[in-house]
Amino acid sequence: MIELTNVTKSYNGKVKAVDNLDLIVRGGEIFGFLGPNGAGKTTTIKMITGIAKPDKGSITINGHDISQSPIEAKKQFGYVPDSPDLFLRLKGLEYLNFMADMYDVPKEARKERIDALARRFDMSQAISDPIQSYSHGMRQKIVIMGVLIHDPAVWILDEPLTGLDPKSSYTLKEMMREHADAGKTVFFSTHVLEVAEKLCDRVAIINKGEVLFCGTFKDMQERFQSDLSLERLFLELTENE
Ligand SMILES: Nc1ncnc2c1ncn2[C@@H]1O[C@H](COP(=O)(O)OP(=O)(O)OP(=O)(O)O)[C@@H](O)[C@H]1O
Repeated sequence: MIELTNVTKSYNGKVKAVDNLDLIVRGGEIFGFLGPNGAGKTTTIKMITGIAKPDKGSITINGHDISQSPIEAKKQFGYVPDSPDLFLRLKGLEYLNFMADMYDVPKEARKERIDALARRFDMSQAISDPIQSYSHGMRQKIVIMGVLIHDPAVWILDEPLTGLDPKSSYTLKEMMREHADAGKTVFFSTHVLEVAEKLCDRVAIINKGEVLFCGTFKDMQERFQSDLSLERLFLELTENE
């Protein structure tokens, strides 16, 4: 579970990127975080993961406060950032072992996990090559594999499907569903509204740092008394601001 209470963040004391945000993401759900460019999604994700500090408010992950107990909070989640260009000089396997070392994954479990993840993402051959030689999609996959290697309870994914081919995208969506169905938490941001409509149990729509709507797609249609698609409702909500 991820809980944000009254979270506010400005840059340079001017732009309010996130304004008094309250959000609860529960175990057992896939939660989509939607909003136009510059809405405040990445800033929110950076605060949840402890990369950026809120000016105000509190954030807990499975009950651990990211400011007060950062190590305990960070053990709870795996984070896929929006850019996969990390550790380019390492080979895929070296990166996976590095991530497994960081999270104290025992030797036996790590081998099994690496084999299973490499098979699922079609990366069994590529993990012997340097990440530098990978395509954007392959870099995205190795970052996802590195994050999943410690089997975190909470997944936080910033635009995770960008650059993935249809098979890998299908695999990741399937894994997100399995993770949520096991009672764990999946929080991800996306611009692809069709994906959100099909995949998410609940969504939040954010614009100019404020949540405009939070709930199921059905709640949204009821609230706006409309049978419009998520895409049309999203455009109406964010354009009327
Ligand atoms: N490091 C920064 N310094 C100054 N302003 C920033 C910084 N990062 C973000 N902002 C501003 O904060 C606001 C929110 O940006 P953020 O990156 O969180 O949006 P986003 O919803 O993730 O956008 P996108 O969908 O385009 O990735 C924007 O007005 C942006 O210009």
